[in-house]
Amino acid sequence: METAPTDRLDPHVFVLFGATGDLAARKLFPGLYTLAASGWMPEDYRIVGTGRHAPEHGIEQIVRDSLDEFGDETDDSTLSAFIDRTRFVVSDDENGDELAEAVQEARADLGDDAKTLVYLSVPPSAMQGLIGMLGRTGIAERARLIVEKPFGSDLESSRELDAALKQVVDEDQVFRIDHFLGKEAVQNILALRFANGLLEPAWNRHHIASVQIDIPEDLQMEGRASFYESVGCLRDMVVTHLCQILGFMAMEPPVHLDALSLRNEKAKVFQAMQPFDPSRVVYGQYRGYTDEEGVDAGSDTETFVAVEAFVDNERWAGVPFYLRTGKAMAESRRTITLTFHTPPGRRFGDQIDEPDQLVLELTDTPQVGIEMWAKRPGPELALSRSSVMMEVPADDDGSDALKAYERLLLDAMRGDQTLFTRADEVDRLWQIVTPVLADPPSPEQYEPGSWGPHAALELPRPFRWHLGGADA
Ligand SMILES: NC(=O)C1=CN([C@@H]2O[C@H](COP(=O)(O)OP(=O)(O)OC[C@H]3O[C@@H](n4cnc5c(N)ncnc54)[C@H](OP(=O)(O)O)[C@@H]3O)[C@@H](O)[C@H]2O)C=CC1
Ligand SMILES: O=C1O[C@H](COP(=O)(O)O)[C@@H](O)[C@H](O)[C@H]1O
Repeated sequence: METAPTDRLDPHVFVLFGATGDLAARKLFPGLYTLAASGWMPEDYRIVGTGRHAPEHGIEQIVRDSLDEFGDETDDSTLSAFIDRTRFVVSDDENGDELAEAVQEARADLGDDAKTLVYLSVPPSAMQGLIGMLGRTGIAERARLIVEKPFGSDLESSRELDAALKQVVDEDQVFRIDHFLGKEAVQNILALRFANGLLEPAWNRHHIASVQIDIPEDLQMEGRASFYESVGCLRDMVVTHLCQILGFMAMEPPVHLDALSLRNEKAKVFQAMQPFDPSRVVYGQYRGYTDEEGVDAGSDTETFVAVEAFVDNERWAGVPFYLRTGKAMAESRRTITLTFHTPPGRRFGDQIDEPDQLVLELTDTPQVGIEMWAKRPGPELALSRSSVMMEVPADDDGSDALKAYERLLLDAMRGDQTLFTRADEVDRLWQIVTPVLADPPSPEQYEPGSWGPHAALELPRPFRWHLGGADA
């Protein structure tokens, strides 16, 4: 990251829908504050929080609570300047006049160069109505719109949402956010693959037998159960974050690392992906999920998904991609494992009982590991399993890295869509999951703290999940 912002951004009015919600508290207020505190915000800005219900104790309390609970340390003068620039206005999809006035006032305060960045941090069901209101009131005019995931809840509703967006803005004003793309470790996939001569020659079906993208989470609902009930794990995580990571793993080298080239290559991967086969998808629900507040006793919402995917192109034909994610699992990890073919011949007899693996840990400081065979010291040519794990970059403490939402908020202010998803990608991903939405497997129960249902452990046979030890 550059150390000091040299090209200051134009003044910005942030219009934050869902300002009283969970995401705003966890990520958006802390993210905006960090950008302000580290000098990445424009010289001047205003934040207009909005929603159907004014916060009981005012927006200042929302901001303070958010930073206390989820932010880094704050500095009194920066915080009071941040709060002074923040206000709340009630609005809904029918009534946006007061909000439009507040945005106009803020823009007038900031001068002719002022830009408007609207963040729609609301459930999918609320999006379309609010977009219509933004169009009618003129707020959307020349504004950029950050749209939270999931984009719709199936192919039809995502197309409707896209049509509603296109009625009020152009594609270059739309920033569909998938915060995993803002993570350093996910962007590091591009660096590993395309900045090194070492890995890319082996990055194909001739050398790689299978790929796993495994994102177990140990957390449960944390007060989000009623939202989760309407979404489920496939929509919340698979069609979004896991598929986006698959896109980075599977894409051809882009000519440039800009929005057009990168998103073109990612879109081609999704075009080549086969629709998921419901018989190769496992749904799970952790025992106790139906006791969560806001969950129906008979709910069959999946809190776990494992799926086998194929990318039918020159590079990947026949290589299974196993995706797995779920709540209340044994650990929280973000691990990608590439399993290599075992060399032919039996020169080492039965000693080679596991293939070589390249393991990418998408931790805040990314790690790359190799598990392979080496000679066991001694008089025989016997093998022993060796592994090495390195942090990348090894000598960087990561202190000037931006967190995912900070990075993406900054990119949106700069108008850079590289790490945001495009309408055609989203459309294709909904096509890919449609067979599963039409014919969903019934969720098998699994114990909290486990690696998911038994059928999911079996899914990758003859391979095994890299995570999960003996269970896998
Ligand atoms: N929370 C998280 O960790 C993450 C969330 N997201 C996404 O962010 C978006 C917001 O999620 P989150 O903050 O968790 O949700 P919450 O339920 O906590 O908050 C939703 C917010 O939207 C407002 N809202 C506006 N219209 C509606 C409506 N019709 N129905 C319900 N709420 C409405 C609510 O305020 P009011 O009732 O006053 O209108 C509330 O502030 C979702 O799209 C989610 O997928 C993405 C990644 C992570
Ligand atoms: O978008 C979401 O992501 C989080 C996981 O993100 P992380 O950055 O905290 O790893 C997930 O827990 C949540 O259900 C989902 O909506």
